[in-house]
Amino acid sequence: MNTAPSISQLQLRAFIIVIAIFVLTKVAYRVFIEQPLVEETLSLLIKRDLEDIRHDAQRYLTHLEDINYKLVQQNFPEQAVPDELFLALDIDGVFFIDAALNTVVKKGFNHLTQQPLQFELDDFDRFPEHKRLFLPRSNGQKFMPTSGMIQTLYGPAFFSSAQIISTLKEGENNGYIMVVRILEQNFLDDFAKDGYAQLSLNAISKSVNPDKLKHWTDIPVIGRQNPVNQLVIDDYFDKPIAILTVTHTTSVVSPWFDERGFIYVGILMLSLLAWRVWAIKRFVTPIRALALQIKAMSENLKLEKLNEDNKIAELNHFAESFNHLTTTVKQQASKLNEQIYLDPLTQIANRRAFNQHFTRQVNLLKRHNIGFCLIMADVDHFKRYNDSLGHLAGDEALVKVAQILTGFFKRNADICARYGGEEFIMLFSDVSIAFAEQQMNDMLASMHEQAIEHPDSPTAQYVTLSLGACFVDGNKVDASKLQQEGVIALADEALYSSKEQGRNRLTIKHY
Ligand SMILES: Nc1nc2c(ncn2[C@@H]2O[C@H](COP(=O)(O)OP(=O)(O)OP(=O)(O)O)[C@@H](O)[C@H]2O)c(=O)[nH]1
Repeated sequence: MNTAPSISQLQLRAFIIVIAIFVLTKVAYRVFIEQPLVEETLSLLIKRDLEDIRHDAQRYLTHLEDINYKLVQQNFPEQAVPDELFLALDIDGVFFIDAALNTVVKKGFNHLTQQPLQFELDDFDRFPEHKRLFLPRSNGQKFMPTSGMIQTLYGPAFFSSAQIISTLKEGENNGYIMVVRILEQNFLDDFAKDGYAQLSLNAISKSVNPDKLKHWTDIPVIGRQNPVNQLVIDDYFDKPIAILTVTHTTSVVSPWFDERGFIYVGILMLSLLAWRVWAIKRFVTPIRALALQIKAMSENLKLEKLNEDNKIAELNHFAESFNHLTTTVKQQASKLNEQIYLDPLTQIANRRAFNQHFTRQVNLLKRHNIGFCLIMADVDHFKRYNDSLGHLAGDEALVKVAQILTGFFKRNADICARYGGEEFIMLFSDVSIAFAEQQMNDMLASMHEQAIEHPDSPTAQYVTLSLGACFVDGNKVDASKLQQEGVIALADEALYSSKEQGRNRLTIKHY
């Protein structure tokens, strides 16, 4: 069975290979060229983003400290704290604690939702360590404010506290003031407004291991799209309280497949389609044409030359070889044809050739009243010849007889054939009986002249023939009733008669 792929299958394979190469090239380009370049750029951008966030946080703490000083300067908290103050300063809580750490004034008010809040940061019985949130930092600088992050009932919050003294720099300690700002999403958005990243805050859970936070460079190269980094937010006591997720929005890696990709693939598809159309026109059509030509030859039983003027060299080689083959086949067929109608021993026409010729002659008679004379010849005492001189000599004698007899038949319309064994059959077309009789006499005379020695013949010292003929007069015979077998039977009868009368003679009968 032929398992070779067709041109369509080859094209499909080529198509798959092209697509695979395209995809591999894209992946290789992304992994080995684009990604390292992008990564280098992004590391710089991420570093800058994180720096900005740190810087903004620091700035905000300073801002809260400023608020503290302002409140101290306004002799806060002698008066009650109005809601407007929260709205005006964008803060959510205020505490005033006296020098003995007793809460004098405390108020929580969500400046966004304008709902009251209940902070417990001053519940020193439950959280004794919270006292440190109010006390000034013990680095020797008395007025250094305390600030940082703290967990509240409402989530992580910025806080800042300061000591209240009569004059700002020295004097009696009148207590402490603290402002609080909750880190709600709005605040984070505000916070990130001037930066290059989006921020989101999530409560820390026990299952989160701060050492295993998501860092963009930890993600496998193929999966990296938006660079994401996570930071742990520690409170003032260095206890992790939240996870800040930083998404670096301005530094997004281009997607794997964008409009450009569609355009490339479109162009690739169109090129493959164009190539297919071209390939069919260039290769498939001429091959099909040759195949059809060969098929037609086979159906019509007629060999023709294939076109040797194709645009493909290989096809021309194929056509040349095929044409060479057809020439050989034609020659062989012609030889075979000759052999079919040739007697192998004598190399004259055989019985089959004679029968065909005879049929044509009878048709001529029927159509045009052209008569003929059919003659049968038989070598006399040939068995004795073989027996006395051997079979090979018999063969040679038959060849000589055939040569003598064919010498009388020069026209295409006439024929001399070996009928079988030592018998010959002949036909003269469109001749008179006198001519035919003369020819037959000449044949017997030629045999005498040639004198093929036959020592054992009772008839003569040489090989003799007995002849019997059937003469068909084209003008007298009823052609429509003529039977070929009848003509041969009459000639055979005439031959028998010649034999009976002593051989080496001729007898003619009329049809
Ligand atoms: N050498 C040779 N002998 C052949 C060939 N074909 C037929 N013969 C021989 O021809 C002989 C014909 O013998 P018969 O039919 O008895 O006729 P005959 O001996 O010629 O006797 P008559 O015809 O009565 O004169 C046979 O012995 C055949 O073997 C052949 O091709 N070569």
